[in-house]
Amino acid sequence: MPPSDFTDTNQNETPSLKAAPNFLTSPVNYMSHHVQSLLLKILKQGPIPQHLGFIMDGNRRFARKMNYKQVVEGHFMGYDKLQEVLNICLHLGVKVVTIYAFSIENFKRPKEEVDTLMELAKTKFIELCEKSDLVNKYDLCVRILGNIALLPIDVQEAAKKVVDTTKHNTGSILNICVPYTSRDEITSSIKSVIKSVENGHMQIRDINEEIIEKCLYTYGSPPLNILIRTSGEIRLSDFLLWQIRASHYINTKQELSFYDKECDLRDIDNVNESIVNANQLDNNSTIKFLICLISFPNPTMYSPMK
Ligand SMILES: CC(C)=CCC/C(C)=C/CC/C(C)=C/COP(=O)(O)OP(=O)(O)O
Repeated sequence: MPPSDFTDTNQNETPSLKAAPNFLTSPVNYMSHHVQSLLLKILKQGPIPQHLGFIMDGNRRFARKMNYKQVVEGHFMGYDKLQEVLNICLHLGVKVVTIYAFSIENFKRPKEEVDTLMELAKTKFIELCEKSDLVNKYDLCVRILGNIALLPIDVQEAAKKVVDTTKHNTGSILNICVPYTSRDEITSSIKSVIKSVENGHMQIRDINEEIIEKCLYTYGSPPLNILIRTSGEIRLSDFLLWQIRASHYINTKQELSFYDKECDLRDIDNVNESIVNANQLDNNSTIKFLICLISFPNPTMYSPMK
């Protein structure tokens, strides 16, 4: 197994290697683990964002491009990649990671895909409760943000279980947004505020941005520093619209454009170029560099569409 600072939850295998043989069979992959370790050491010297948001996109396009039998396989690979990315973020000292796992709009997708995603969510919630290296290693507190009542009952129960099991953990926080949209979050916040007024706990004149923010699902997390979207799309897709006020927005495809030739032929010269750039890191480039880094060994988060 190639040496790496970032072993996945299963110590005995490298899921990314197994999952994407077409991309990761060459000696470049072996090198990539060395390079990744080196880059992480460099990154650790620089400013580390407190709160990162991820819009995980491009899973189905990736599955189609790879000619997988079913598009949902792209989602499975997406989850594997997510674990790797989380490992890297938490290792670097990022305090909160918020991921867009399922939009309320996603319920309009074909039933079979929705059912598979719900089953995946349930399985992963239970895994996070029971045998998660990620939770143990980083004393991770998992929060489920969104309109939980829209989830099937068994998924709601699994969500509640993972929240209850990890709620006293004081390390980092993982916010999993499922099923979520910003408009729904803001609507729910406004309803809570109105309820407080109706109950006589507050006057209309007391309502301000701070009060509305206190009723958002993300309350308690530090300001969002960076929102990252994979796959090349630049839309926000109704994610963290309130919270993004002062954030940087990163589109991984743009940041990784130097990989655009052929994903499976990422040559090491390009990586060297990145290391050189890392010598002149400022806040912003550290962050962009982080994105390049985390997308490096496994293509799922960076779905290589043209
Ligand atoms: C713990 C937990 C809840 C995990 C969630 C698992 C997971 C990988 C969710 C992502 C689902 C999703 C709608 C991705 C977007 O890609 P897309 O389907 O929109 O891809 P496309 O843009 O290529 O169509």
